[in-house]
Amino acid sequence: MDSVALSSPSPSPSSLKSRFLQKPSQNSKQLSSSVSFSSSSSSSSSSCSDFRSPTKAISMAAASNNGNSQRKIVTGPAGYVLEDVPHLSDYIPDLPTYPNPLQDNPAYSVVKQYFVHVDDTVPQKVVVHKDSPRGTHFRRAGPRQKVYFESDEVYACIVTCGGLCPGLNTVIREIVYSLYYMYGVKRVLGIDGGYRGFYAKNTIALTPKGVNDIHKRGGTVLGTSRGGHDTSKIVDSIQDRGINQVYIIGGDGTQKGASVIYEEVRRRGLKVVVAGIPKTIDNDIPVIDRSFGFDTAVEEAQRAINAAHVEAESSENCIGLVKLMGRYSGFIAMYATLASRDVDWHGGLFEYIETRLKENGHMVIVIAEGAGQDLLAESIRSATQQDASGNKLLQDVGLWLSQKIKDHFAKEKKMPINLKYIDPTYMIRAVPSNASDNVYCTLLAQSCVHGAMAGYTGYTSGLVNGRQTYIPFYRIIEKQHHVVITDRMWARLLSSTNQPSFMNPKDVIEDKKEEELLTQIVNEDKKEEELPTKIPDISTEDNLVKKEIAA
Ligand SMILES: Nc1ncnc2c1ncn2[C@@H]1O[C@H](COP(=O)(O)OP(=O)(O)O)[C@@H](O)[C@H]1O
Ligand SMILES: O=P(O)(O)OC[C@H]1O[C@](O)(COP(=O)(O)O)[C@@H](O)[C@@H]1O
Ligand SMILES: [Mg+2]
Repeated sequence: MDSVALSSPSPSPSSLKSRFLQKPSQNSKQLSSSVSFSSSSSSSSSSCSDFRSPTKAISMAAASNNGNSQRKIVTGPAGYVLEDVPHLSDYIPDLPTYPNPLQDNPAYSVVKQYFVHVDDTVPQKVVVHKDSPRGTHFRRAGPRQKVYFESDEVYACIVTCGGLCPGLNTVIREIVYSLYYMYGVKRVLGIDGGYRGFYAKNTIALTPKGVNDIHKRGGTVLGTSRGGHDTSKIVDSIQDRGINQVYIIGGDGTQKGASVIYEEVRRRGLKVVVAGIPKTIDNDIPVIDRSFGFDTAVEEAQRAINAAHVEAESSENCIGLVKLMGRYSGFIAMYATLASRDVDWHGGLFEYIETRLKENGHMVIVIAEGAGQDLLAESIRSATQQDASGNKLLQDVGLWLSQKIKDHFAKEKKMPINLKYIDPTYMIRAVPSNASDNVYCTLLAQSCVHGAMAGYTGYTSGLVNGRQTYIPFYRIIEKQHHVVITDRMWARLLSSTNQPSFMNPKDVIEDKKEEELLTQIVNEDKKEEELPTKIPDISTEDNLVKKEIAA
């Protein structure tokens, strides 16, 4: 290892430079992925009142909870619903368009049907019944025939916010590369240290040469932060610098911030694209199949579980306890457990631990960091404390549980046990992304750039059922994705680790009720928004290309 850091001071102007000068770590070899994922798009279904209507219509309704933006809902036959993303031409009339420079690029011009068809959309739900409505769709990502920016007109910027996640540097690199080599854009600015960097920090010009090697390192060369989101100062800075494409990489909090920046940009009538790339090690962002870095995090977490297993097996009556990141969502714990299979418990009964120790002499327990927070009354931190972004600070459930288990067996059972507690928290998110995440980051970044050049805005670029899409911000920020302990994936985990469910029928009913309630709220919300306000055809860009095709 070439460096050990005990604490990370807040980035100074020189720290931005030093992050760029840093050499890739010895450990930054590309790892091949050993975990495969099934798609887990969120379950919210759409409601559509007219399954038979053959004509397309957009209904634009005020978003009820998140900002003032207009939602663009396009409906079609058989219950088809497109939750479209905004476009610059929605609020700036008569914008000129230009042929996509990719059509003259020798690498792309030979690719058959390289440009995405205007009507291509991706379904949110792929499992349907014979008579089901076609359901919600998102606009397919990719290059369009017409772009809304000339290459030398573009001044782009990139910012990373929130906690670290493997792959951040790859996404930064690939945005710079896509802009330079696909679209001939030469001016790309890196914002230092998250949102507040727009108005209180240094910036750095990003070039392909400068970012060439950064994907081999963990972290983000741009630095990151929590808090400091001052919308008007951020948009002032965007406006003053003449930036017209803003690429924002971050998690659920960041996407909320991006959404209000988009609203303000639109309110001011600026020709500025605001585009998000979802970053979350917790995998808590809804709609998308998975977030980049999650695969790497699961792989790293699996190493901790393996270590716990080795420790536990080597001593008598030994318990290996691993706490894994993931706030309230619990996905890393679930997938790492499934991947390693060395875990015997996930949820908590002393009787069960005792039985397993008597049968096997050892066991491994994995606990998600957000679990049991309500039980940790006697804690060092007050339960209401928040970080700078407003996220509730979580108490250390791993330490708490370790103590509880030790106390129980020592005091009540008089049974000597060994307990090895492993908390790999920051290790799993500080590593460089593995091979599979690197590929994913590249596709996400390229899709995001294609969308911005095509004039789309107010969107997050994301994978839905294995396809790259543009998802309106409001869908990304309306709720959090979390492990559902009454779904198939949880059942698979229970059978793979041979553990009891520890759920009583009441929990199942309440969990189901919660899911039903969520679906009901989403459906009611949508019904309200689908009240048609007449706009007869889809976006200006689509019309243009349609005319072109017809000609
Ligand atoms: N509701 C919100 N409105 C505007 N900005 C927000 C909101 N929530 C979070 N942010 C900003 O987004 C950034 C990252 O948020 P945070 O929750 O720390 O991480 P993440 O995006 O990874 O979830 C912070 O700068 C924070 O101030
Ligand atoms: O100590 P920090 O940097 O605030 O980060 C801790 C949190 O960051 C995460 O790794 C990611 O959270 P975000 O999505 O908010 O960035 C959480 O799993 C964890 O609770
Ligand atoms: Mg978050």
